Amino acid sequence: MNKETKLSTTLDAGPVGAAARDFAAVSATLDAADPLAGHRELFHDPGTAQLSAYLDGNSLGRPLKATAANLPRFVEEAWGSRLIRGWDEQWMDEPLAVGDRLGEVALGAAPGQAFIGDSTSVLLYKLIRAAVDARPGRDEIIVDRDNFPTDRFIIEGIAAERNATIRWVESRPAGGVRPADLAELLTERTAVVVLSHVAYRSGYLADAPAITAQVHHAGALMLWDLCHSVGSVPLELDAWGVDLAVGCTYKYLNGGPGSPAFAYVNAALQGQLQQPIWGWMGAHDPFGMTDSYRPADSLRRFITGTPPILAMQPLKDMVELIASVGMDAVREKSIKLTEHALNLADAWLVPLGAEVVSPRDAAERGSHITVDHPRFAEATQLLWERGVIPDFRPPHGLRIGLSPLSTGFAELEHGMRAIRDVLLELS
Ligand SMILES: Cc1ncc(COP(=O)(O)O)c(C=O)c1O
Ligand SMILES: Nc1c(O)cccc1C(=O)C[C@H](N)C(=O)O
Repeated sequence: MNKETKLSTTLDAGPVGAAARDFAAVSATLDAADPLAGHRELFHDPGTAQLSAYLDGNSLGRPLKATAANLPRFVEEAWGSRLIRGWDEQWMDEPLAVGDRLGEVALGAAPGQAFIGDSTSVLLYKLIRAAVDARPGRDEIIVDRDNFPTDRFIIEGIAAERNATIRWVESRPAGGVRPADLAELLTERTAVVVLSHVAYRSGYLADAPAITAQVHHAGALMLWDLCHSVGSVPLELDAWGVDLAVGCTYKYLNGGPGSPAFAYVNAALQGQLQQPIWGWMGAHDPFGMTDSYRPADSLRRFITGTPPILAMQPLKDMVELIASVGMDAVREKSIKLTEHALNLADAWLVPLGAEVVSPRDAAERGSHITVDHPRFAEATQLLWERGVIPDFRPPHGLRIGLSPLSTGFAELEHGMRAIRDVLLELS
């Protein structure tokens, strides 16, 4: 009997085997009761030989079948037939029109405040620099040490450029930033606070309305990174009084690798902010070929060069799918998926020495959970070879991302069982 067979025989006979049978029934019940289960069929399926559990929709979402059909159509019709006329007919307005639709469906934003732009990193640069410059006399930027590297690096660069000081929110064991963490750091010197709404590592969901109000009370501006929340957690940017936000579209908006990010600039602020990368497409009269730069009066001033029209097509399909379902239903399923993942982790991974480092309270959790174990770097490689795809974040974190419209409960269970089996093989 080889090592693997011996392990599964032992597991099937023992208490873990009984739990596995119970979980199979639970997963089947959850799938049967899931009102969104049918939507999984709408995504391209590469077959089980390639993929048996996709647990990384929070890094790169799966393509919709509609996108596989619509992209070639775009090449033939919009691009291939209309050619340069496309700019006048549609594309000049496309970044703003798609932003408006995204705002309505997923951001809680009235028209004229969201647009599709550059990468997340570049949009963070533009908006954080603009925010620092809009608060003269205030020379501090607050960000947390657990924020995604690009957010921290962009802020380091801006601080060096503008002679500003970074005030760091220190890490908590379970991640995330609470209002109490900001109380001492916010002063009359704070220009802007930059936080992720859902933390990329722990999945902690911050209290955006409370923190935004707290930051405003100190006279500073608030920028939320929405990369891990847009399309998985309902957002109400207008109602929360958010100043600025940036988010990527390749995770829960299924825009494809490197699809452009979006930004939100509250209407009340637009006239006061000047972004630092001056290009012709953000100018007052792009086709006037003027001598010098004057920013557009509207949101368009935050655009720099030719908008990535081709790359923003796929996300439109996902925004429409979300519109047909509603963000509340998406969130409801997301919570059920993360709860199932936590139960499976407690039953199968914690007894093997793993530790759950994501919030237990659904109200404080986004759409992924993270489990730590010293062998997870090696385990990830083996899992990927078997078509089970979570991702690994150093030093020891296995992230289990649950994209509500494309992930099923039995699929999740299959993936968690594979994680357990690989850990057992490695031990
Ligand atoms: C919170 C957060 N911010 C930013 C990024 C990425 O920025 P960019 O799209 O520029 O690579 C990611 C993921 O890649 C992220 O998780
Ligand atoms: N943006 C990514 C990429 O270009 C390559 C691989 C992964 C990514 C990611 O999205 C990483 C992700 N934002 C994270 O939370 O770790």
